[in-house]
Amino acid sequence: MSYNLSVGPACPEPYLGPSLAQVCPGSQFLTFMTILDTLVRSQDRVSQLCERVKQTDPPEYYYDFIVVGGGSAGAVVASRLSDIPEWKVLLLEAGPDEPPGAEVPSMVAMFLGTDIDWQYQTTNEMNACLSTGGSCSWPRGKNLGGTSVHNGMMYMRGHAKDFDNWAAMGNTGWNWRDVLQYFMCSENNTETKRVGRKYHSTGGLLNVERFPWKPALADDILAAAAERGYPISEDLNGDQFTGFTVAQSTSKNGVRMSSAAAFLRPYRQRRNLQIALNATATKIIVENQRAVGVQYYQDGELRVARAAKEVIASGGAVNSPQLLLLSGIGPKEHLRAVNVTVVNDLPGVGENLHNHVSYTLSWTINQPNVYDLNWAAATEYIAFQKGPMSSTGLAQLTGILPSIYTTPDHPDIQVFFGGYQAACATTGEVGATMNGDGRSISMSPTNIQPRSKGSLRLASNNPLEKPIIWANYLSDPMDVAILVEGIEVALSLANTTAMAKYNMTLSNRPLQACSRFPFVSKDYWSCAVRQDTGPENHQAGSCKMGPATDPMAVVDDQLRVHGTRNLRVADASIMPQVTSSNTAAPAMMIGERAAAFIKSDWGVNPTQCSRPTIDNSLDLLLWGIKYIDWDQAIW
Ligand SMILES: Cc1cc2nc3c(=O)[nH]c(=O)nc-3n(C[C@H](O)[C@H](O)[C@H](O)COP(=O)(O)OP(=O)(O)OC[C@H]3O[C@@H](n4cnc5c(N)ncnc54)[C@H](O)[C@@H]3O)c2cc1C
Repeated sequence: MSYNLSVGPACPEPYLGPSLAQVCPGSQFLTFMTILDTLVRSQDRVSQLCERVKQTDPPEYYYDFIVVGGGSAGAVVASRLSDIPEWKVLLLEAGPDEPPGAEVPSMVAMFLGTDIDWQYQTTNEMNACLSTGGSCSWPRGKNLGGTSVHNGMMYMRGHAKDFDNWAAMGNTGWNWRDVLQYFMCSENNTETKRVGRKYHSTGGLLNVERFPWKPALADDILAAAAERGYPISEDLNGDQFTGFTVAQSTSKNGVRMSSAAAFLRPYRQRRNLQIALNATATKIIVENQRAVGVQYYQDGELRVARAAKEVIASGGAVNSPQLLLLSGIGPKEHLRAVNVTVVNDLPGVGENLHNHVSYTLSWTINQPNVYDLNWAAATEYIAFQKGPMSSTGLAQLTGILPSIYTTPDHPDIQVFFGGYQAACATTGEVGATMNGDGRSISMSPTNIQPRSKGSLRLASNNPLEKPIIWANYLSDPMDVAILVEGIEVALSLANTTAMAKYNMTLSNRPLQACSRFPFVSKDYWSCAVRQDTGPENHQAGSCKMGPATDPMAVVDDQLRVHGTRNLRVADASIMPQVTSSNTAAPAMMIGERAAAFIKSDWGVNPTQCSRPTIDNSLDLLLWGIKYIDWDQAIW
């Protein structure tokens, strides 16, 4: 094992900001976090500065395909289309490449609120987010890799019934059996001995593993769940979807693996894959009901690129409908109201917008309130990519279970956990304390089968203005009832023999706005969830997939936009109903599917689920080493 703490980037790089010092709140973090950021940048196994893609600036004018958005889904689409050497692909990404600090798992979500977050807010919530004026935050990644650069890396696919339901809505080819092969196509699961091969595979571009470290308290929480009668599972993506687990993650040897790292970096040498950063698509150009190019804003000017074959919108559940609307594709009354010329009256664009919704309970426990990040943790991570920085702390735990409002075989509650995150520290001194209070941990029960649906509209025809987002959270009373059940589950976990040694004390204080109800009663929680709503980050549905007979469908089951040729949408927005767990792996699966549909439509055998294309002799050698399964001696 090598021990490399040398300072100084291995490869020349432009500054990839923000730094770790900038993402911790307040100047007291400056010195230690600045040194840490320098060390992270200097360790190529973490920062991967030598493997980064090179951007094309300025892009050319003619391409075969233009993919808008290099996020979870878009990076997959661009990667897979560029498998075909004769196809010239442009990937337009509104943000820059990902900062090295974001590759550190413990820094999860720390870069939200900076320039690489779209920083969306919902508005006009009448039934939720009331303590923040009817508005909740919707962070979204604005960088290559999209939200996969900021997410908790939890590798969850959703329940088989989620996909079977999509198929039952008229989407042929999207049932669980159909989509499973595309999940497996992406996957290089390094734990097939633990999770088996029935639902998992090796040899794909996306590494799936478990973080090398977890806090000891994680095992006590699993014991608490077992005490309450919930199954403890090795794999909630297998035969058993219900239960509690330490989830697998999209990371490699303790380093985050974003969609850009997985799907774009291996092909940085491809000349037919051009990537434009800081390039915001402002309009899809449609001529004679056919998408022919994209107008985009880059380096202070409006530019145009033409697509001889197709345009694929992969901007995510907020930006893809926004881009369609800006292009004149959407409900005609709304488009006219904001002075956008109607090119395709498609009423479903921006409708059916929905998201999981949660409520966070916090406790203090009788453990010292020390910074989890210190010099020992930093040294271990920079040298070996192990220890507290190689994980998300308690956030790697999750549980999925059914409320009384669903059938046991289609659970509607997911519990997320928080605490023990080695993110910010002032001195790096081992044992330095934050304050005299006890350490804090949290549980966030989440309704993963929301019924409430909102919508998205343009605020104006200015493409750089944020759209108006209305989540319409908790408008369906059943969404509140499910959430309250989840809260009771979380409270019951705290009240177990397994957790008794921590002397857990609930930190949530009675809310004035809910004082008419006894604290900790069901009625109280029904009120509290509307006040302190947890907005969650699994937005979906705003360019819904469905047959042409459904007037609110935006794309068909091959992800083609109804009524506009040569235009597809591929990201979380196409989900007719959000999957019932985290959404990054499903978004990547959608990207895989989109590329396969496109290849098939243009007369190419969609070979992406066989082994990746070998670009040169070095790749050939690496391919040979990588795809021998040494454990089982199977190629
Ligand atoms: C804090 C947080 C934690 C999460 N944790 C998890 C987790 O642990 N596991 C999990 O599975 N999911 C998690 N998620 C959710 C998951 O990451 C997202 O659902 C998923 O990444 C969405 O993928 P997407 O392709 O639809 O959009 P994105 O990944 O958001 O990609 C959209 C991309 O398009 C770009 N773009 C948008 N508009 C334009 C434009 N006009 N021009 C050019 N580019 C544009 C954006 O900048 C972005 O790069 C989390 C999300 C957040 C915010």
